[in-house]
Amino acid sequence: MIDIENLSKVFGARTLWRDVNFTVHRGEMLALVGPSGSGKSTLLNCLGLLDRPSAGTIRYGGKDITRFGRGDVRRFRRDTLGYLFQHYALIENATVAENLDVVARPRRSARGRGKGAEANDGRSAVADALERVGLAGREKERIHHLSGGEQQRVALARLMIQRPSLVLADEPTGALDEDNSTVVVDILREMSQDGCAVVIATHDAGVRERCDTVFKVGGALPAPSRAAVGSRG
Ligand SMILES: Nc1ncnc2c1ncn2[C@@H]1O[C@H](COP(=O)(O)OP(=O)(O)OP(=O)(O)O)[C@@H](O)[C@H]1O
Repeated sequence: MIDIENLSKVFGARTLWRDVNFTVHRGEMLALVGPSGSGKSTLLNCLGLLDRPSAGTIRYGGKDITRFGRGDVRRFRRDTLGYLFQHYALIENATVAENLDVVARPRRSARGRGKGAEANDGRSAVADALERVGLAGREKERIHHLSGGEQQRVALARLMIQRPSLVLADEPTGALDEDNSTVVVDILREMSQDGCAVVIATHDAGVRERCDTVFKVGGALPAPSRAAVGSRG
């Protein structure tokens, strides 16, 4: 589904990674592993079109997304991509429901339904997602009153409502205890079984073990005298 071909990233004289090649299919979870500073987040950001590779292509559904213009990038982010971050990226002063409505609203209006139907759809999508992440009935609570694990589950509920086909997760369990980490990976696994491709940058051995594929991003190398750094393993 997403094909990374001969991807390289160079910052000045420094080659972060070179000739990175892998494919992530629907239903597959891939772990990006490697030492701190090896460029896992940068690689994720290239996949999410938040950063540009120095060379190579990223194909999604056969199209080279690195060549997308502004409109295509916006649509790709809105319709295809879901991001999950270590520190949740929620609006802390807002309630759980308000955070989820942010993504529920555009989907409803994009379908062009009447106002009443939109409101009902939105409420049930929010309630369904909260139930799936074990937070049923918590709509009115403010984000800053929730634990870290609960906040990450709200972020996961937001992803479920968004229904992306590609999920990019950057250290999603980095701030969580083991039980909450397990819940997060369980939910990502469910999303992959529903047809998502999931890419997770992680230092967490427990997360890596639950992934179908592991791609190792090597350490930073001076350009251009050292060999390619990415390998499956
Ligand atoms: N715009 C930039 N210009 C120069 N260097 C950058 C830029 N963005 C990232 N880097 C460098 O690239 C390296 C890789 O950073 P990145 O955050 O991708 O690594 P990581 O493997 O995700 O690290 P960690 O596991 O610690 O989160 C770092 O040394 C960082 O300083």
